[in-house]
Amino acid sequence: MQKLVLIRHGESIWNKENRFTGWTDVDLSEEGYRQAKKAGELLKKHDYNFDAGFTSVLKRAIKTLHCVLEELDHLWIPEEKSWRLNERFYGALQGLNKTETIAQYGEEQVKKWRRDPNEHPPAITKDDERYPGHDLRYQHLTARELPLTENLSETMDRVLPFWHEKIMPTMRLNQKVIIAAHGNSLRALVKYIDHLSDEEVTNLEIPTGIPLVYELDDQFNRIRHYYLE
Ligand SMILES: O=C(O)[C@H](O)COP(=O)(O)O
Repeated sequence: MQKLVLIRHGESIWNKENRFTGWTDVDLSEEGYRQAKKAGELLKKHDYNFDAGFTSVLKRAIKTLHCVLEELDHLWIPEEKSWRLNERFYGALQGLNKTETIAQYGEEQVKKWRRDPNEHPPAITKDDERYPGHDLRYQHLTARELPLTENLSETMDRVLPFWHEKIMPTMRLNQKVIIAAHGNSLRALVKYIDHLSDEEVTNLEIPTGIPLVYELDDQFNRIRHYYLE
């Protein structure tokens, strides 16, 4: 049996302001730092330690990982950052207030944009300043990989190669892994690990800053999962 720990970054400044964030590189709020530190304390209390960390290229997830590792005195472990673990790219919704968006487009439409795995939020165009092609950190991506909008199924399509090519091989070496990522990149991963249907994943919400432990068998099938208390 192997344990895998997933953690959604602590509350970000835009979570607090209730704005769609996606690939916008927003920092943790004070509460977010507090949540991340608390997650580290909790893992320490339960005697967790890790051999490898994986995270996105967005500071709210990176800093969450670092706060956790700091508490464990584990800042030295190898960590790999990948755009594949980024939050879902929320297209033209990025930056908008969620309540105002509901007032403008209606609750049903916004719920679809947020939770229907096959619904695309409105796309940006390549001349939009939010286009990731303008950002140095994404310069190695192909035009096809650079999103203009993304639904959960597409997020899953870019998360899973990283799971199969980087995370699983690390766990196969019996290394203990922690993944610090985002609400929707983790929903994509959980959908895959737990074999959730589209309908089931619609109702899945992952809270910020609470370690989610997966116990996996030798084939990486889920035995059970739980939030650490
Ligand atoms: O990108 C965002 O706005 C959030 O991190 C996730 O938002 P959601 O819960 O609206 O999908």
